[in-house]
Formats: sequence, C-alpha cells, structure tokens
Amino acid sequence: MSTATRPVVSLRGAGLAFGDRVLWDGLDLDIRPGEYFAVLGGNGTGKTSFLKVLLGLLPLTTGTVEVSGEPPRRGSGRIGYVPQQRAFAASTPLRARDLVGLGVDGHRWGIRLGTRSVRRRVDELLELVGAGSYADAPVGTLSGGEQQRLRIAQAIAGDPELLLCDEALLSLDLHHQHAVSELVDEQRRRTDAAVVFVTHEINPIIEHVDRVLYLAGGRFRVGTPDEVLRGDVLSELYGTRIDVVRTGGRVVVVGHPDSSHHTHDDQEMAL
Ligand SMILES: Nc1ncnc2c1ncn2[C@@H]1O[C@H](COP(=O)(O)OP(=O)(O)OP(=O)(O)O)[C@@H](O)[C@H]1O
Repeated sequence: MSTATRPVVSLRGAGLAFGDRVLWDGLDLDIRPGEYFAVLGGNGTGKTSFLKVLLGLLPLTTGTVEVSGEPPRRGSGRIGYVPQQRAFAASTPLRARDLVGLGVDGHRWGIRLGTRSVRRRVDELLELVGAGSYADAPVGTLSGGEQQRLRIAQAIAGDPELLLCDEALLSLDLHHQHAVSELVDEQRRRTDAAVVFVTHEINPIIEHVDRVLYLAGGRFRVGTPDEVLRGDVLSELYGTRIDVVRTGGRVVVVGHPDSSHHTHDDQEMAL
C-alpha cells in the first residue's frame, strides 16, 4: 500500500484482556491521516490501555496492530503524546521552554539539530501554542491551561503522524478547553496528522470529531458521532435503556450505567 493511502493506525482482530477481564475483542479499525478519532467510555473501560497499545507499551492479547505500517514501538518519533494532565510541582526545575525543548531535542530527519536551531524551533512552538509570554517561567508556577499548552507544544514538536491525547482537557475551564482543543485541531489540519483523543466528555471536541470508538463493559461501537451517540445504539451496547439528547450542539446521555463517573457540567450526564 502506498504511503499516501496507508492508514496511520491499523488494528485487525485486536483484543485486550487482563486475566478474565476483556476490555475489548475483535476490533478491526483503520484510522487515516487527518482523521480526528475520539475514544469514549466510562472509567476503567480501557481508553488509556488503547493508547498504550498504540504507544507500544502494552501488547495486544489477540490480533495485530500497526502504526504507520509497523508494529508500534516505544519512543517512536512518528507519535506525539499528550498524557493525562497532572500539575507540575511548584518546585519543578524546568522552565516552559525547557519542557518544550524535550520534544525538540534529538534527531530530526536524521540530523542532529544544533543548539541555535533547537532554540529557534522551541520559540516557534511556544508562539504556535500562544505560550511565548511565559517562555522563561518555571512550569510549576503556571496555570493548568498554560501547562497544557506546553504539553501540546512538546507533543507536536516533531510534527508526528499520530497525535495521541489522553483526557487532555481534564480540569481545564471552558475557555482553555476550547483553546487547547483548537490547538490540537490546527495541528491536525496543518500537518494531516491523525488524532486519537481519549475523553469521557466529547462535547468540547465534538465539532472536530470524525469518528468515535465507544467502549462499554467489554464491548464497543465504532462510527461517526451521529451513528454511535444514539439512544438505540447505546441502549444495545449497555443492555439497558439509554436516551441521548442533543441540545445546542451538545450531546447529553441520560440513563448511563456508569453515570457516577460522568460528572459533566450541570447536565445529568453528558458525554
Ligand atoms: N497492567 C494492567 N494489569 C491489570 N489490569 C490493568 C492493567 N492496566 C489496566 N488495567 C485495568 O484495565 C482497566 C482499564 O484501564 P484503563 O486505564 O485503560 O481505563 P480507562 O478507560 O482509561 O479509565 P479512566 O477513565 O478511569 O482513566 C482497569 O480496570 C484497569 O484496572
């Protein structure tokens, strides 16, 4: 298959289980360049484990997985990763530009970048994510939203083919959720990267999402948000009555068995 048409992620008959506990099984999936793919589901359904498989940190129990046509491997420069957000301790001895530099330093296109080129690239990335004004601030003194912009700058530093985001908007206010979500989407459009975005709250990204993988109780559905986020589809998936209400461009799921895990604004439950 030529590079132009090659999927960025390809899973065949993929299954993941821990002991008797099956997280998913029989997953056939291709994610193409430029696609925005969301992984949805309650706590413990296997969303983070899905990313770990793509990162080469967790082997499948059954089936095969390829990233950019090869088995995934740790530290691949083709993958950018925005981990679940945890605030840096106030005493963390890194400035904003040092954190971004961790994503730039190293070999790019097989050439070792000189100090000046690294600095230029770091400045470019800081500007790109709107973090230029706090480039020299210690990361531990920055707000959650500011820190998250830096993590995104670090993850996109090498213009990866695949950008993996794990709950990248968690604990951000609405303004920063929007800003960070736009940054991810801009990168996707600029470089044609595929995005895999793990979240249990789809609304902040719903305008960008092409398809979703919805995980629930060892089962799953894949399709566009309109195909999957429907009362009949989710009722079948969960084996109980679920209603999906669409209001003002938002999706609210009502009657969700893992509702206690879905704490979203003031709705009974939102996805
Ligand atoms: N290495 C492991 N060994 C055994 N069980 C594991 C391992 N990694 C994950 N699990 C279990 O697999 C399940 C799925 O974990 P995972 O972190 O993928 O869920 P998640 O959907 O990302 O959840 P959350 O929304 O809470 O972050 C959990 O019950 C977890 O305890």
